[in-house]
Formats: sequence, C-alpha cells, structure tokens
Amino acid sequence: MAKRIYELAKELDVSSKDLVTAAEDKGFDVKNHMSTIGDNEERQLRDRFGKKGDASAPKPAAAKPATENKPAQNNQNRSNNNGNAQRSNNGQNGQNRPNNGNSQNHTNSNNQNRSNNGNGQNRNSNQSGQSRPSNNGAANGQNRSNNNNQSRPANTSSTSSQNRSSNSSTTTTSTSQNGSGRFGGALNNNAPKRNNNNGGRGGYGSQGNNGQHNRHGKKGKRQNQRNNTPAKPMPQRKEQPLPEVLVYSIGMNVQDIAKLIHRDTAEIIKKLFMLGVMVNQNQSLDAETIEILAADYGMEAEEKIEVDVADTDKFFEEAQNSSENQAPRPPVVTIMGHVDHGKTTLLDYLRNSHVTEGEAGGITQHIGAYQVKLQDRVITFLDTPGHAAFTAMRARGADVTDITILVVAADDGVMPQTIEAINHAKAAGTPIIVAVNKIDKPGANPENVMNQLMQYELVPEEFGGDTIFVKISAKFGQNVDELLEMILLQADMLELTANPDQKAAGSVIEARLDKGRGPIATLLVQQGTLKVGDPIVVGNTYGRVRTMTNDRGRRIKEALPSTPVEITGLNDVPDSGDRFIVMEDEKTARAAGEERAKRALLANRHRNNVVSVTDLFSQMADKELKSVPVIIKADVQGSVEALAGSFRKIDVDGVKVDIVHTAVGAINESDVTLAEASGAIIIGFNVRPTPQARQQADSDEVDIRLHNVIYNAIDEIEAAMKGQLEPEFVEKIIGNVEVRDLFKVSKVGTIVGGMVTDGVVKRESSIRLIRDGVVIYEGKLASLKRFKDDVKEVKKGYDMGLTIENYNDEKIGDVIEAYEMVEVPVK
Ligand SMILES: Nc1nc2c(ncn2[C@@H]2O[C@H](COP(=O)(O)OP(=O)(O)OP(=O)(O)O)[C@@H](O)[C@H]2O)c(=O)[nH]1
Repeated sequence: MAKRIYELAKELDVSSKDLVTAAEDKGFDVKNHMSTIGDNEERQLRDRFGKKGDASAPKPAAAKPATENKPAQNNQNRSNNNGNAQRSNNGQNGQNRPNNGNSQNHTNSNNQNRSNNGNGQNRNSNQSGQSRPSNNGAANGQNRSNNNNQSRPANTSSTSSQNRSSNSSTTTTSTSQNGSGRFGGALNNNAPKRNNNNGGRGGYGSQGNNGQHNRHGKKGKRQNQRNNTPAKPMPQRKEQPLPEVLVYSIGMNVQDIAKLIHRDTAEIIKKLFMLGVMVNQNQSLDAETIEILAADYGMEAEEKIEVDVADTDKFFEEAQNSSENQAPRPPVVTIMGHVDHGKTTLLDYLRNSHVTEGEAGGITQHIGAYQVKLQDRVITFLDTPGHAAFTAMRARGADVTDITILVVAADDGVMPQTIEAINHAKAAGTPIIVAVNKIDKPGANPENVMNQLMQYELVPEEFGGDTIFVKISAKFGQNVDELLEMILLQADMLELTANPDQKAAGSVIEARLDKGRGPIATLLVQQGTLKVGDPIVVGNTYGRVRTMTNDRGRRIKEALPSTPVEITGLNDVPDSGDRFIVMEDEKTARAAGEERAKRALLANRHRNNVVSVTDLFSQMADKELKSVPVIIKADVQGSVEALAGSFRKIDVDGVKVDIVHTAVGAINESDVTLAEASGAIIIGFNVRPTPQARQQADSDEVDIRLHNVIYNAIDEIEAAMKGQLEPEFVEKIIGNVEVRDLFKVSKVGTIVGGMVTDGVVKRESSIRLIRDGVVIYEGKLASLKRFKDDVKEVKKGYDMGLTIENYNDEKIGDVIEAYEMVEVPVK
C-alpha cells in the first residue's frame, strides 16, 4: 500500500526531510513529506535507515492517535528520568531511593508543604535534618503550584538555592533526560524562571535561607538534586486532553493551534519539523499542514466555515436565487438608442400619461426610475437613457434590466449608437423590443429601419424572426400603449417572479448627497420587500432606512419587488450599480458596511500599486506616457459613472485619461483648486460652476468645459488627448541613384558619379547603399554636386556626383536609395 513520506519517517524515527533526501538519492519520485511511495520503495528506505519491516504491514505507532501514544511515551520518559535520577542519586546518596516514585514524591511534597505553610516554619524545618528531604520536595514540587503567601519567602528562598544548585550540578542529567521527554524540558525551563523571580521578590528570605542552606552544606544540595528530578512530570498536570476534532481555519499559526489543543508551541513546532515543515509560531499554516499535524496528534481536522458578513454579494445571490413564495413582479425596462431618436420624449410621454391611478397630476420626482401603469399592470422604467449609463451599471454588477427598448427614428434609420446599444443589450442578455419612432414625420420610413436591423439579427416577426417591432410616435403618443402591451407580453414570456415575503435585496440606481437630508439613494428592489426601519448594507456603506419615497414623491412604508424608491438614512453616498441587502440587525449591517469600505480601500490601493506580468510592458511604457488629467462633476452619479467609464475607454495610443476626481453637484472652489494643483480640465455635465468657482477658475486659468451631451464631452477629451500626442514619423523613399562611375580622391574619399533613376535626391536625405538587393550601408550624404557646383537636390534623369559620410566602398552597379522621415498627423 502506498505510504506517505512523513508516515514512514515517523516509523523510522527520522526527519521527513532526511527521508525525502534519501528517497531522492535513490531516484524515487518524491517532492516533499506528503509524497507517497510504494512498497518496494518503502522497503528500500527501511533498509537504508537500518530498520527492516514489512512494507505492507499495518502502520505502527505513527497511525495511532497521539492521545494513546503520548502518555505511553511520557510514562517511559518519566521512568527514564527516575531511573537516571536513581542512578545519580544512588551514587550520591543511597538514602534517597524511596523518593524516586513519582506519586510518592508528590504526596510527600504536598503534605510537607501544607504543614510548612500552616506553621510558616520553613526555615526551621529546613534546619532540622528530618524535615529537609520533604521540604526540599516541596520546593521542587508543589511550591510552584501552591504559591502560598505565608510560605513563599521561606520556601522560595530555599527553592532558589536548591534549584540553583540542582541546575548547576545536574544539568547533564536533566538534559539527557529532556532529550527523550518533553516534560523534562518544560520543567527545566520553568524552574529557573521561578527561582529568579522569587529570588528577586524575596530578598530578605533569600538571604536568610541561603545562609541556612550553606550551613547545611553538600548534603542538602544532594537531596535537592534528588528531589528535583522526580518532580519533573509536574507540567503534565497542565496537559489537558486533546480535542477529538481540531476545528481550524486556513491561515492559523502554531500559536493559535497550540491554544486550541492545549499544547506547547515548541512541541508543535518540533512536531512539524519532524514532519518536514519548518515554521515559526507566527507563520500561517495551510490546510494541508494543519491536517497532517492533526492526524499526527490523532485528531480529526475540520475546516471552519467562516460566515463573512461583508460578502454581501453572496447574500445578494442567495436572495436572488430564492425559489420560495414566488409571485409575478413588474418588468424593469431600459430605453436605449441613438442621440435625438426620441428616448427622452418617450420617457416623458410615459411618465405623464401612464401614471399610477389616483396619483395623476402628482409632481414627478426625478429619482432615476419610475413606474407606469397599463390596465392593472405595472412596468418599471429606468430613467437613465443611454447605453453608457446602462453599461456602467452593469460593470458594477447591477443587472437590473429585464427588457431593452431600442428606439430608432424612422426618419434617420440605424446610426452608430443604435449599433452600440444593440451590442450592449446583447452583452447583457436582455431581450430587445424595437420602437420605430417618429412615424408621424413626413420622411419616416419604418420599413427601412426594419431592413437595416435585420443585419444585426433583429428580425421582425412578420419576416419570420422573433423580435417585436412597434411603430410609434413618442411625441404624439401614437401606439405607445401597444408598446407597453408588448413589454408586458415579453415579461410574461420571461416569467419574472420574486418573493415579496423575504428581506429585500436590490441595486442602487442613483445616489447623491443632499445638503439637508444627507446621502440619498434611489434603490430598485429586486427581491423581497424593503421596509422603513430596515438595517441595510448598500455597496460599501450602511444604515437604516429612515424614509422611503416613491417616484411620485409619496412617502411609503414598504416597497415590493421591481419598485424604485428613494431612501435616506445611509451614512455615506453609495455608487450607482452598487448592490444592497437588508441585514438581521443594524450592528451586523454596520460591521459589514465598515468591513466592505475597508476592503474597497485596500483593493484600491492594491490596484494602484500592482503590476501583473501581462501588463508589465505597458506599465513600463506608462512611465513615458503623457496623460490628460480630468475632473468630472455631474448632476447624478449615473452620469459621473458613464462619463468616467467612457473616458477610460478612449483609445489614443500613448496618452491616457487620468480621472483625478469625480463627484455629484456643482463645480466648486475646491474642484478648481484641485484642478490647478493637478493641471486637470474640469468637465461639468448638466452642472454649472458656482460664481466663486468661476472667478477662481478665471484667475487660476483653470479650464472648465460644460456639456449636456455625453458624446460631446467624450469627443472633446479625445481631441485633448490627440493634442498631447508626439507626432508620428514614417519613412518615405524619395528617389534612387544608380552608381555608374567611381573616383578615388585622396583627401575626399570615393566620389560617386551616377544618375537619379527615379524621384529626387536631396542633400539632406538619409541614404541606403544597396548591392544586389541587400542593404550594405545606411547613413547620410556628405556632398551632392552637379558638375562642380554643390546643389540642394537632383531630380530624376540627371547626372550627379555625391559622397557618402564615412563610407568609401561603393561599387559600380550599386543603388543609392534616398529617403526622408515624414510626420504623420495623429488620427
Ligand atoms: N415628430 C416627432 N418628433 C419627435 C418624436 N420623438 C422625439 N421627437 C423629437 O426629436 C428630438 C429629440 O428627441 P429626444 O427625446 O430629446 O431624443 P433623445 O434620444 O432623448 O436624445 P438625447 O437625449 O440627446 O440622446 C426632439 O426635438 C423631439 O421633440 C416623434 O415621435 N415625432
């Protein structure tokens, strides 16, 4: 049967390391103490270490639980100790023999101490020849555990002197005993420490007793020696039984394990060493090592499953995947499409025409999402049109959209952002419903739109496909009801359900900081019911839902699945796309939120510092990079994210965008200060600078760019980046010369006589000398002449003379190629 190296090492009483080396010497395929070897290999190794044994025989002691094994060893050690002690004692003092038994010794010591403590006459008893042996026993044995105040000065002082002498005179014996028994070591370590302490504490007693002790001379010493030895098993009393199961977590160190199993760290380190693992007490251990150690002690090992409260993603997934009490929920819809194709007009029309009954005329709040009603059914629209915002949300893990409405203007057809929107929706795996808009317009051609979209696998039902197309006029509301019906039909096919009876989970649509109300977040409930008072973790922040407002500005107490609500009560502003979950209590929510914030900070630092192998070269190139520092300020978090995401994606070789700061709200003086310090451009999206900020920007010459169309902002940054680029140069061949004559002139070198066969040769040209199609030399011209005159250039068809800088080896028939480096504008 295959056996692991460490098991055999244990049987053979050699270190795993030695065994691995021996196995390697023999050419066995072993890597470490965990490697397995076959019977034959085992036999060879046994031979090598001089211990024969049947390789297939059942495992000896190594496999036995340590709890059984260890006491046996201890007993052995103890009796060895005693045996040794006996020998030495016998040599020194025959009368001490009866004290060799452990139990006897303990009893004696305890009794003796009790009587000593009781009468406080240690000194006297020391003086008396009768009590000395037992008193010495007390000094070695129970003194340590009893520590009775009364008896301390006397006992400790005697212990001190006794042990000092015993240490000096019996070190060899103890050491040799310790070699085979760990208790001896422990005792010896302990004893001098205590003595030192006691000696320090009880100066008065010390003196007195030392005096006495000296008076008693060698005999007392010997007795002390003798009595020291049997007391060695003392720490055994400390040793608690090993737990049956070692419940560990990965990364525990020896100290942690020592505490769990009530053993000395030194003992564990030694054991690991014997198993071929060299560690110190603070080093983290992996699961394998901990399991081997546990097996060696005869314990079972079980990894502790830690519940990470900060892992809200896990809770979120669990909540999302719940299959209990499923009830239908409204679909969540995002509208996408090219600029000016009518997204906002459609959203506005829906917002004003299909409001929840009884709430018509209510003031519509801009909270980033709202619900419309058709007959008795509800549809949730995300009020952040555009695929950039949609993808920014998705990038943050928020897959909130069930259905995408692709708006295409019938008078304009498929445009670049239409295609991008299709790709974004496809990447998210959401079904697309096409709204062919502006059909009221005279030039409208819906059929053209349908034909164009077929190239992108959006085939209308009437052409045998499965994409729903609805021809609408968002401006006049034509066929908008039909569009809503189609959305509901699609929703039915998707069988959208959620469990309203569980704790809520969902995503952040938008978030901002309100001066008076603090952080405000629009949340979309995706699972469960969110209630006022719920303890909540939102992204890397937390809180308790203080107030909840719906899209009509009404205060509500509960929000069912697919409902967007604006909440207050968070301790910080989360990011759009962050997930939220409701926790058991506020304390847990706080712990999770704080831990998440801490981890995010660390991850951020790590991201800024880390260099992976794959991007090492680009990181090196980065050092040469120029960058365009940008500060983004926008009206809502969604726009900030969308702009930042788009800026980062701008791909202009050699130059990158450095987003220095982003925030929601007006451009203020601190933004201008930061821009000045970092040389940044401020991009304001749907926001304006405060008068003070504008003034400061003027005096500090800080560039503020204001936009309300996202693509314009991107174009502008792109242009800035191109302006930063170093011009690119490419080689342009301008002409060729055929070498026809050679004149060697001593002071000048070789003068080439030839003819320009095509293009032009210029005095400043770079040249290549080509012989039989092979480049022989590259350099510059030293002179260019026509007849006797120096000229700037010679055109095709003309004879000329030239010399090449630092080159004289031209041959007739060579071709001289003239070229220039030409600047290419950055695309
Ligand atoms: N005739 C007509 N005009 C429309 C229709 N829908 C939108 N428009 C007009 O088209 C223009 C652009 O509409 P928006 O709703 O702002 O377009 P958008 O897609 O939201 O544009 P961005 O927000 O810039 O991406 C506006 O002048 C609208 O009035 C429609 O169905 N018919």
